[in-house]
Amino acid sequence: MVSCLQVALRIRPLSDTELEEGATVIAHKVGDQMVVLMDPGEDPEDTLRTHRSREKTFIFDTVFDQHASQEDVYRATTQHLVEGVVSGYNATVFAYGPSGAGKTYTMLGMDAEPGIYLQTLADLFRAIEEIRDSADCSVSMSYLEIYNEVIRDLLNPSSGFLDLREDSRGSIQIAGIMEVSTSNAQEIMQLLTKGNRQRTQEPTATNKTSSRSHAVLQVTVRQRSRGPDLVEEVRVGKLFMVDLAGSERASQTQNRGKRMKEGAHINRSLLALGNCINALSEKGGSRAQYVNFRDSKLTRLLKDALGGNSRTVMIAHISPASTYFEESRTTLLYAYRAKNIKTRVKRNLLNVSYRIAQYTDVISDLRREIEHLKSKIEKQEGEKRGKPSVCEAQKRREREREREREAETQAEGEAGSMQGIRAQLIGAFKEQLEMRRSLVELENTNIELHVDTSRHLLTIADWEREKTHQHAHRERTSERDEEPAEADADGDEGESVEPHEVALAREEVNMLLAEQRKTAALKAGLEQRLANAKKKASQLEKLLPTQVISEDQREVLRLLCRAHELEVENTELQANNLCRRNLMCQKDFVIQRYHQHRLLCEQLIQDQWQLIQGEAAPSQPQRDEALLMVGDSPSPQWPGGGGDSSQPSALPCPRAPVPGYENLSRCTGKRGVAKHSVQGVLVSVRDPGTRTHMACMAQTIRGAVRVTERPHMETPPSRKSSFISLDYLPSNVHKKEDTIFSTSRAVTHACFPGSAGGGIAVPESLARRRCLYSRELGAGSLNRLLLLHAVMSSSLRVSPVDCGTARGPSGIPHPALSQAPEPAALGGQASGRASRRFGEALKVC
Ligand SMILES: Nc1ncnc2c1ncn2[C@@H]1O[C@H](COP(=O)(O)OP(=O)(O)OP(=O)(O)O)[C@@H](O)[C@H]1O
Repeated sequence: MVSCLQVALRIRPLSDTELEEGATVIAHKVGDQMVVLMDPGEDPEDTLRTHRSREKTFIFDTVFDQHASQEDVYRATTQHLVEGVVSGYNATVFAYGPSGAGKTYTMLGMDAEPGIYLQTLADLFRAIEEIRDSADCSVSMSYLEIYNEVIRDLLNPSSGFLDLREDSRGSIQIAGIMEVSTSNAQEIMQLLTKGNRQRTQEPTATNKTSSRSHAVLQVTVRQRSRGPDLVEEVRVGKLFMVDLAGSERASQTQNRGKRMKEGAHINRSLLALGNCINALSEKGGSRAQYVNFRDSKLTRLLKDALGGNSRTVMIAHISPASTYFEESRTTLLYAYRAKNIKTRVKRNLLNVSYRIAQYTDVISDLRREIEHLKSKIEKQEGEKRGKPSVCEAQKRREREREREREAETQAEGEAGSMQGIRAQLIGAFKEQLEMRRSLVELENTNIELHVDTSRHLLTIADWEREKTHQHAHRERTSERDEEPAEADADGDEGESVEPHEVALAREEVNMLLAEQRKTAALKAGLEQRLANAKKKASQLEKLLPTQVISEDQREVLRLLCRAHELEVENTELQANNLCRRNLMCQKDFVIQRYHQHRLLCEQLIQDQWQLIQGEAAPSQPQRDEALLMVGDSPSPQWPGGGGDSSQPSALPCPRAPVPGYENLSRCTGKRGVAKHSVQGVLVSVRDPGTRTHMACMAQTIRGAVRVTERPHMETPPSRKSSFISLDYLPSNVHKKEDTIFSTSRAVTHACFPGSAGGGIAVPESLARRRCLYSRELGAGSLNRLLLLHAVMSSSLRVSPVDCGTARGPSGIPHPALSQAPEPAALGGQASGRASRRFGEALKVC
């Protein structure tokens, strides 16, 4: 079931201090859901309020003002969660706001006015009482604080710092926390008040008893149904109630020293919480974001509450005072953002009969194993003895009894050492188990570090793409406006400044890489220790058979070993499971990254086109259209074309349709006629099926191609001598390679006319590759694209050489190419820029 995060706002009454300071009320509740925050800096004379620029209106699910009682707040925000928790759903309520805004008051309250904690628990016990006949329920609770990124048990402060762990089902557990089972709300209130006294509280500039930590009260309800059949259902509902530390920014307080450090930690966790809220609120939008819960203990603990399986309520708190304007504004924005979060809630149901069946399987496996071992031992002993006679049997029994007596006396002496070995063995297994767990944690961290790195690389890739886009746009604009290109070419004038977040992302990537190296080193060390521990355990195991004195003890030890082995296997399975889940998450990222790269590459290809052509590249349909139009008349749309006779052109075209040339336009539409009739090139296209011929003009590349005599060619007799016909060979004709070569080179050359007096000589091989790869673009073949970029960039770089040494089919230097201006003069700067960009793109990739 998809559920939205419910966001309520509570405005507390003005405090005495605020009144003394002469603060005015600037936060007003309007109706049940709206709050208006006035700007205290506004001109009081401006009665018409024409400058209301900073007055803000926010809508929430519920808004409470100073008149709302504790019960009102509880009823509207939390009461509806109780039933769900009893039925096995998770729920979370958290109080958010700056220091002194009333969070603890709402959550814990006073003896006379108990807050949400107590009211919720009282309702929970009531609900459980109602279903007592049909189900067995138990309630347990724990209360902890997160202070400076360290977890402490508030009900058992002597337990030291606690660790967060993820269980096999992916839910977060706090190792070693004290769980109190009780069904008495009053008792709970006493525990909480006592626990709250253990909470780190200090006076700050804004609150005399400011809580400097995040306090989390976790209540777990386990319900076992008593159905008519033997299949038992266990529902486990968890309720988190969180009183967050003050959300004010360190810069907004006058806190220094220790308070500053605390502030940094609080800010870190609240920032992480804010990041999660941002990412989650954008989820399902146009771009699904990665949500990093690992940034702080708080977000790890609230992972389910925010992003997963929980109904969640956020109660934002503000002061109505004018002196709190900035804090209130940021709190309202934060809370407003959280409204978009959606969570998927599912019931936590365990089918006990299934679990029992699983355990039974394991137990019978173990029993089978024991039987097998026993029979093996008996068999071996039987074989050793052979078949004894009655007398021998008598003697043997006596010997055995004697041996047993000896063994017993020996046993007493050896019992100590035996116990020692056993203890060592158990210790070795435990050690192994711990190490395996740590390895799993490390692997988990490692994968998440990779995911984080991917996230930052995405930010960088985004920016690179944006930059490429901006470059292309600038070049187009400058070429259109015929501005001198120096500014762009030699410097990075106009180069977009890298945004702060991209610089941060680069820093983060470096940090994360260092962290990855550190984790890898730790892992290697741990693996080494694990190998040593395994060796030690196997040596101890070898010692055992010589030391054991009775079969029973041997069995017990074997069983113990087997149980530990099974536990180890179980841990390995959990680890694999965890890795698989993390990999799935990472794969999502990789896909996103490839998508980004593909966009970047496409952008680069387009950019290359524009650089090569010297103008905005027409899209494929436009290009085809342009090619077809060539047959009609020289098109002014085609760059370098003869629209304006005063413009020097590498490939001059007829200014007006040549008599007889009009026919070509009709030909172009016919079946089997190729679209290579580019402007300025006289191409004769012979379609083997129709024997239709088509021609267009190519004066400047005369000599570059073979002139073929076509007596039946429909070319105007008067201009015949200046026309060259090029055979276009359909794909099924493989001979006449000379003709293909010259045709394609000429066509290629003509296809890419430069903007000033000549074309960039694009090697035909490049043109062919480009066609090949652009066909594959649709398939998103990234590797090929990268290869293409490398090819294109290197081709552009070598083009001057190519140009000078380009030879026609006869080995004679290609006149058109050798006459064409040096690409360095035409497109050198452009290709230089292109190469730079390829460099950048490849760096990113
Ligand atoms: N709705 C309210 N009605 C009456 N008094 C309130 C209300 N909200 C808060 N107060 C009072 O305001 C003061 C500060 O409240 P509280 O300690 O709950 O703030 P907080 O947000 O938890 O601060 P911090 O983050 O510093 O712990 C307390 O004296 C409290 O009694």
